Amino acid sequence: MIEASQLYKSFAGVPAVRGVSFRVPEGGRLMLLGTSGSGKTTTLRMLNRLIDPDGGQVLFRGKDTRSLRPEILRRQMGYVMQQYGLFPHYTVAENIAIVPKLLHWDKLRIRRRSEDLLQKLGLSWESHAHQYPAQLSGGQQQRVGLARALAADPPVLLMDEPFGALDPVTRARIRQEFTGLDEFKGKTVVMVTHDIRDAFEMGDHIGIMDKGKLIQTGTPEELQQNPANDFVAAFLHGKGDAP
Ligand SMILES: Nc1ncnc2c1ncn2[C@@H]1O[C@H](COP(=O)(O)OP(=O)(O)OP(=O)(O)O)[C@@H](O)[C@H]1O
Repeated sequence: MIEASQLYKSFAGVPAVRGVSFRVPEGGRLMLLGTSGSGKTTTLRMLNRLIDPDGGQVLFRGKDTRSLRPEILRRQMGYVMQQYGLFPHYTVAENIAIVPKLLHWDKLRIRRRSEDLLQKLGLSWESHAHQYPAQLSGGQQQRVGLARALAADPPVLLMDEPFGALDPVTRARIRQEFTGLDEFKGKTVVMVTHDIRDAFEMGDHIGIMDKGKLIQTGTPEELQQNPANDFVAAFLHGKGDAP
């Protein structure tokens, strides 16, 4: 479904991503886990061409993404940003409607879909649809960000620290509710996190990144049982209370 091979990216001559390769099959969920500055977000943004790599390539359904128009690609890949990423001058309803409008859905269909997603994510159309992001709590903004990414039912979700700005209790609750949604099931997911609980609860595979490199990829069990090196072991152990 998504295949990254030998991705490289530098900023002002400083390498951020150094030879990252992975494959995520249809319905697979890869968690990119690592320390701050290890290149996770840069890697994620190369998948939907928010950043173009200096070297290497990304295949989406077997096609080189450079041959696909970025906007076409991004309609296939819902994107949940760090710090919610909502447009501040758009209402909740307008934020959720962005991609459906690009796809020329009619108003009634957009309204039904938005109402349904808001309700599933614990918000209501009546109370929240016409509010602006600044009028919402962090948890509510994050729920809107998740609804927006799911709105047009893209086959792929790219998620960048989707729960990162939340307190631990809210974080666990939203994560649980979100992963339980029918709309989430079956999606191909690549998610960036520094939180080992997110990774273990949401991923079928975990890739550990350090200093721009993908050090090891495997199932949570494989990583725990056979860490490739001390860094992986310390990372998993240090954050420690994974199942
Ligand atoms: N647009 C940019 N311009 C310059 N440097 C950048 C840019 N984006 C990222 N970097 C640098 O590239 C490196 C990797 O950043 P990246 O955001 O990919 O890491 P990360 O693992 O996602 O970190 P975090 O968990 O803190 O978000 C960092 O050193 C960062 O400062």
